[in-house]
Amino acid sequence: MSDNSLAQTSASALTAQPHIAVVGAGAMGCYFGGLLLKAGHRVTFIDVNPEQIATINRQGLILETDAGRSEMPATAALAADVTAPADLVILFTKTMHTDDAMRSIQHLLKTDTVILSLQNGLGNADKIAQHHDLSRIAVGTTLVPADLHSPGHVVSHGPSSSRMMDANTQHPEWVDHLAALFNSAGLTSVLDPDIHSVIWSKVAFNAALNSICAVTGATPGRIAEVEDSVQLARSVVHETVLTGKAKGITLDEAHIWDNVEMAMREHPNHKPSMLQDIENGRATEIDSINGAIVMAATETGIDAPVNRTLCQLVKLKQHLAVSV
Ligand SMILES: NC(=O)C1=CN([C@@H]2O[C@H](COP(=O)(O)OP(=O)(O)OC[C@H]3O[C@@H](n4cnc5c(N)ncnc54)[C@H](OP(=O)(O)O)[C@@H]3O)[C@@H](O)[C@H]2O)C=CC1
Ligand SMILES: CC(C)(CO)C(=O)C(=O)O
Repeated sequence: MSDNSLAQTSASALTAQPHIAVVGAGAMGCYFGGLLLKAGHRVTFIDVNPEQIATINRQGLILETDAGRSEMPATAALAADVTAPADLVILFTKTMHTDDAMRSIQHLLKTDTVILSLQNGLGNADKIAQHHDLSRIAVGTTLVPADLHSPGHVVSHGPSSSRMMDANTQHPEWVDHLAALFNSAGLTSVLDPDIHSVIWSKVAFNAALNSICAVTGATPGRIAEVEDSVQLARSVVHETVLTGKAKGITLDEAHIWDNVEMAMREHPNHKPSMLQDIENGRATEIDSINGAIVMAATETGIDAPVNRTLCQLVKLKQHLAVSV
C-alpha cells in the first residue's frame, strides 16, 4: 500500500472512538490527556514512574486551569502492561527519553497509528521515525504552560494554543481529524503548513526563556524586571534566527520576540519545563534546545556563542542538581 492510500483509508481511525495512548504522564501528558478524557475519549496514560502511575490510578487526574478545577478517574500503566493497540499516540516524554519510550510501545503500534509530538526541541520527527513510518507522524509546538503540582495534578493558567502538521507536510486527511479531535476537547490547535519554521521559532523561544530560567531560578515574569536579562534573551533569539537562516529556515525574529514577551506578561509565574527539571533534580532537554542550535550553527560554519554559554551553564546546573 502506498503512503498516500494508507493516509486516505485509515483517516477514520481518529474519528471513530480512537484509543489514545498518552506516553509520558507528566505535566503536559496529564494536561492534554486530561482534557481529551474530559471530552469523553478513551485515554490510557503510559509512564515509567511507578509513583505517577499509582497516584493516577488511585486519585485520578486533577486539572487546575482558568476554567476551574476538574477531577476525573484515569487509567495509567507501564507500557508493557498495556495491550490495546493505539490509534493515536501523544508523545510527551522529555526528548532524551523518546527512544526508550518508542521502543517500549512497539507492541501498541499498528501501521496506521498516528504519533503526535508537541515536545520542545529540534529533531523530534527524526527520532520517532526510527521506530514508526514518517508518513504517520505529526509534529508541532505548544504554548500550553503546564506545571506538575504533584503526580497527576497539573496547573495551567493563561492563554495557550498548539500548531501541528504531518512531518512530511503533505497535509493528509488524518491531520484534519487530529486537529478536530483536539479542538473539540478544548485544546486549541491550528494546522500550519510551515511547521518546521514554527518548530525552529519555538526552539528560539525556549532557548531564550528555558535556559535563562533554569540557570537563574527566575520565572519569565522576573526576567522581564531586569533589562540586562531581557537583552540576554534577545541575543539568544537573534543568534537562533541567524542559525536557522543559515540552515535555510525562514524565521520572523519580531514574531518570536512577541511570543517571548507574551510569556513574560501572560505566564509570569510559570516555571519553564527546564527549570522544573532542575528543581526536581532531573536531566534537562538542553541538548535538544540550545545544544541543537549550537550544533546546527557549527554545521553551517557559524558560531552561536550565547547559546553555547547557556548550554554550558545549564549542564553545570544540571550536574549540581542531579548529584545533590
Ligand atoms: N511543561 C510545560 O509547560 C511544557 C513542556 N513542553 C514539552 O513537553 C514535553 C513533556 O514535558 P513535561 O510534561 O513538562 O515533562 P514531565 O517531566 O513533567 O513529564 C514527562 C514524563 O515522562 C515520563 N517518562 C520518562 N521516560 C519515559 C518512557 N520511556 N516512557 C514513558 N514515560 C516516560 C517521566 O517519568 P520520570 O519523571 O520518571 O522521568 C515523566 O513522568 C517536553 O518535551 C517539554 O519540553 C512543551 C511546552 C510546555
Ligand atoms: C510553557 C512554555 C511555552 C514556556 O516556557 C514551554 O515551552 C516550557 O515550559 O517548556
